[in-house]
Amino acid sequence: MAEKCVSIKAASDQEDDNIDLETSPDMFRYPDGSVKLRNPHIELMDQDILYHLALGSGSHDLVEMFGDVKFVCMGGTPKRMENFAHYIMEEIGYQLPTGTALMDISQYSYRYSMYKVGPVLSVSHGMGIASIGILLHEIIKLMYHAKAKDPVFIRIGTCGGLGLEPGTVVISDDAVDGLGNHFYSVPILGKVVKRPCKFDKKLVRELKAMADPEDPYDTTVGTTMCAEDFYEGQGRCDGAFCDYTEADKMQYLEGLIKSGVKNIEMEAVPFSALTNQAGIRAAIVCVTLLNRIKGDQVCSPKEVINEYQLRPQKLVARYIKRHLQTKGRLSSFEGHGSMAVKSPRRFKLVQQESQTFE
Ligand SMILES: O=P(O)(O)O[C@H]1O[C@H](CO)[C@@H](O)[C@H]1O
Ligand SMILES: O=c1cc[nH]c(=O)[nH]1
Repeated sequence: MAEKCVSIKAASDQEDDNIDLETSPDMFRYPDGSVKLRNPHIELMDQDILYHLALGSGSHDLVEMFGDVKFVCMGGTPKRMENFAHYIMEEIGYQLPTGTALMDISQYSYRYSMYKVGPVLSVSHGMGIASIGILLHEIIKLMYHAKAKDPVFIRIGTCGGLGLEPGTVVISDDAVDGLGNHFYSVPILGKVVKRPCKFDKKLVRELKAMADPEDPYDTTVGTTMCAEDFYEGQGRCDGAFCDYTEADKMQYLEGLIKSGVKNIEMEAVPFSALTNQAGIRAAIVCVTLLNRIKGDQVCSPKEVINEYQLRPQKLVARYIKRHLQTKGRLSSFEGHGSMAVKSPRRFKLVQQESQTFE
C-alpha cells in the first residue's frame, strides 16, 4: 500500500543556481550566439567523437554540415522524427537536389536517428531519462562544434493527460520528477548534483500563440511530471507489479492535478535541465494519448494515435514557419542536401546524394 502522496514542492524552495540565459547570457553564448560549452576539457581534445550519433569533430566537417541549424526537434521514435522531417520539408518548402532523398545521418550508430532539413534537425531520443540524457550531451556538443547560432530545442512527444480529453496538446512550462522536485538529480563522482529544470518562458508563449482556435482540440500550458518508468512510476495498475490500490493511484493523480500537473511523460526533467545548463532555449510540446483519470491502458486505435502525434508537429511547424517568415528565409531553401565529410576514417561517408527516389 502506498503510504503517502508526493506533493509538488515550490520551485523557490529548491536548490537553484539562479544562473540562466536571461540573467547571465555571456556564460552560455559567444557574442555571435554560438553555444559555449561549460566543459574546459573538450577544447583540449584532438577530436571529439559523438559516438551515439556516428559523427566526430575530426572525421566530419560539422560546421559545414550543421552550422545553419536553428531548430533541433526531438521525439522518442525514429519513425516519428523521419515523418516530421518529411512534414517540415513540405511546410517550409525545402527542396532537396534532384535525385536525392532524406537519409538518416546517424544510421550507423544504430542508436538514434537524425534527419536534417535546412535549418531543422529532427532527431529521435529513445525512451526515458538515460536515453535522452546521452543524446542531449552529444547534440549540445554537436551545436558547439558546428558553431550553430542560437539553436532552439523542442521535444515533440506523447504523454498521459491528467483530466484532459485525449488528443489535447500540452506545452510544458515547468517539469517535476516523481518526488515533486523541480531539478534533475544526477549522481556525479559519488555525489548528487541538482540541476534546475527551466523552460524558456518566451518560447512557451510563442508556441501557445501558434494554437489555432479552429483546431479541433485544445492546446494548454502546464507542469509536466517526468517519470522514471511507464508503469509503477506513473501510478499505473497494469504493470507486471503493483503494490498499491486503485484508490491510492487516484489519490496520487488527483494530488498531481491539484498542484498544476497536466501531463506525465519520461524526459521533461533532463530535457529542461540540460538545455538550461547549456543556455539553450527549449520547450516541450506533447499530445495526451489518454486521460489517466479514466484508465491506464493506451487503447485508442493506431490511426487515432497517429493522428494525435501529428498535433504537436503541426504546432511546432507553425512556429518554425513563422520564425523563418519573420527572418525572410521561407522558400529560400534549395540544394542543401549534401553532407561534407573531412575523412571517412572512422565513420561511413554521410551524404544525402546517393539515394534516389523510387
Ligand atoms: O512519445 P515519446 O515522445 O517517445 O515519449 C513518451 O512515450 C514513451 C513511453 O511510451 C516515453 O518516452 C514518454 O516520454
Ligand atoms: O501515459 C503515457 C503515455 C505516453 N507516454 C507516457 O510516458 N505515459
